[in-house]
Amino acid sequence: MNGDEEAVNASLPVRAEPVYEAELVDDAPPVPSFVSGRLFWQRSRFVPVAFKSRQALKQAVRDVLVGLARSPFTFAGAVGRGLVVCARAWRRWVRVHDYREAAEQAEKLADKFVEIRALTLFRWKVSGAVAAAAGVVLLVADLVYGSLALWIAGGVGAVALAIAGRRKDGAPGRKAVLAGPRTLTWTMDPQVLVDAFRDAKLIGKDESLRLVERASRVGAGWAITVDLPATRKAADVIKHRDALASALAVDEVQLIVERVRGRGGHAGRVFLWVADEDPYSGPPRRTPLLDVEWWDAWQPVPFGRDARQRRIDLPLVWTSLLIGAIPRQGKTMAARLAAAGLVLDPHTRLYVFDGKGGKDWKAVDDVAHRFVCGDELHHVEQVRDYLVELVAEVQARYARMSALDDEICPESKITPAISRDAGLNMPITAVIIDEVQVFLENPAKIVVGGKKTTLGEYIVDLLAYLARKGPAAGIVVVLATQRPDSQTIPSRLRSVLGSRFALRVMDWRDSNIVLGEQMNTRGYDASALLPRHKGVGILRPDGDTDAGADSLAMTVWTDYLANSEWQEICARGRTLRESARTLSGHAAGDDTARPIDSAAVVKALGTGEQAVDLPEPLASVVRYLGDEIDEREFVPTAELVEALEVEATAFARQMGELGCRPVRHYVSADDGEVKRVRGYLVDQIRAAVTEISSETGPT
Ligand SMILES: Nc1ncnc2c1ncn2[C@@H]1O[C@H](COP(=O)(O)OP(=O)(O)OP(=O)(O)O)[C@@H](O)[C@H]1O
Repeated sequence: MNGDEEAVNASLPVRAEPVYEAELVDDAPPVPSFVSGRLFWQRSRFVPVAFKSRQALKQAVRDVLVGLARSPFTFAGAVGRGLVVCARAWRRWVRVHDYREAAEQAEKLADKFVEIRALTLFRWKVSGAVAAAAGVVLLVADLVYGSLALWIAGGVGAVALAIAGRRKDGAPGRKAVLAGPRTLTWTMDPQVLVDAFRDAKLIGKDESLRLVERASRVGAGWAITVDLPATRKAADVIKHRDALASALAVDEVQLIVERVRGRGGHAGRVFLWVADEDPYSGPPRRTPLLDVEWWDAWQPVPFGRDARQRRIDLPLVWTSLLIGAIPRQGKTMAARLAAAGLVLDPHTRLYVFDGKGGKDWKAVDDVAHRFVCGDELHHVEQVRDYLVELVAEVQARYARMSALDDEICPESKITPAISRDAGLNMPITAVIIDEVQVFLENPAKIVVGGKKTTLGEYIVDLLAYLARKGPAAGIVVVLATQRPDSQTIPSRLRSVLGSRFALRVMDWRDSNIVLGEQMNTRGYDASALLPRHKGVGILRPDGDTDAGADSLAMTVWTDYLANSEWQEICARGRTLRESARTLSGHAAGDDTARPIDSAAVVKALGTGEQAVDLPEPLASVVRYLGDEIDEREFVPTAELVEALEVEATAFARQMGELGCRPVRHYVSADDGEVKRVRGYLVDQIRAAVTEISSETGPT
């Protein structure tokens, strides 16, 4: 994934050693005296931060000038507030508010009524007398000294009111610690950051941070790199990003926390970037694909930008992509961006299936080898037939690749040269399915290889095969769904989809379904994205690709591709295919599926291992555990009760009846503390599943 070079360079950490406690890292050798004088000046606690660098001074002068220009308005506002404050205070006083309230609380208001009334009358009289006296004094002063006296009195009164109405600490809320360029607080002392980390409980009271890189402007925000104390992990800062955002008094969308990896990085080094404002507001950006004649599908496809405006490209070959979101968040847009790169490569073959049946994908009609648009039974059957065709194609490709000599095909994997060789007929082939749940949930009963199943289940098996075995043979699977739940996208399909992109979803469970188990506890929860952030999602690139090597996940705002632009790209894709003579299938007017050896396909899928109908709540537990059923040793009861939303006692009884008895087990909590909690041994859950399966057999 290629970032914007300039931004990347600006964010690279500087040398790390030696590092001094709570000071800027500076590993320069002994310096001449005039330089060390400057260093002393910069480090001295007695010199205001604004005088420590030219940049700071310039900013401070700019802030003072802005403050002066605004002062008449600030003063008028303060006088207005002062008037309100004084009027309220006088009203409370004249009505004997405090006494009245105390009497009310003691339920003695009736007893004290006469007394309160007398006091109120007295205070009204005092008020009247003071007002009259003030009036007389002003009149006399006017007569003796002229209107100047009135001006002076008015001025003093206004200043007094402005003081009463000034904004007091805390009234406008906490101020951002690393704030935008117009405030003076940006010239912060490193101690402010240390305090924020302490407040967020990311470091202890006696621990400190080491600043590897001084705070500097990067894009529209402030960047800083810090080293945590040796006992702390950068991953925990990412996990508790919202606590740090609160301590820094900024919205969490404005705070980007990344680990610094590779050379110059380590598990305790954190890069922070605080945006001046919501980085996902403003007009969307058009995709650079509109400016290119064609695209090489082997290159990562331009997908969007991160908060720091760095380009994020998405590798598609040798991986697959799952996109999940609630409706209207930009799923189709994301899928179309991925597709656009492939459309613009004339040596790519496209299978496009749209379960929504609208206009979104209509334009691809002109380039797709197979195209199905709709959610009727015959559409679903067509999708099944084309997927069966592809599974057979994958098998045939493996057979053909093993027959190729080592020079052309060194490791039973497709190469750019193989994919573009018309004679070998193994182009990169993308299966793009929007609203995939329409096909995966189809309940029509069918028999495959002598076993009863549903059309939806069969399509799951076909897609799981393609996502598992297809990438090395040049198959790219892109699935988009508005129902990212474990029933719709079963774990056997999910677990083989390499890259994930989650736009806003309903809750953390759905987010984990798209991004992977436990991703919310690692600080990546797509349910926390804002509804107004259309096209913004969390991208978890395939760990096997370059893009996934450095970061686990990142927030990306996808590029924008209007319908007319999408049509333009598809039209260009057709022209490119016509000149390369690669137009085929549907786009060339041929929709007939190739004859397939369905027995070989069934064998490849291994449909003999069909799932059995497990009784509840075991079925839900197995669904919840997903692939973790093979990885985890123990699952706490509390976790299951919360995730499955069941009643604890009934759940324990039903699990007991199915042969799963709770035990006490040691687990380490998020804060590292080891606790003994009740729960189930996953071994026992697996044993119960095996036993029930052997009793009932596949359905
Ligand atoms: N990157 C983006 N920047 C700005 N707006 C976007 C972006 N992506 C999508 N949108 C807007 O979000 C809205 C929904 O987009 P889209 O149709 O792709 O969503 P969807 O999730 O596929 O919706 P549905 O579930 O109805 O199919 C559209 O109005 C689109 O203009």
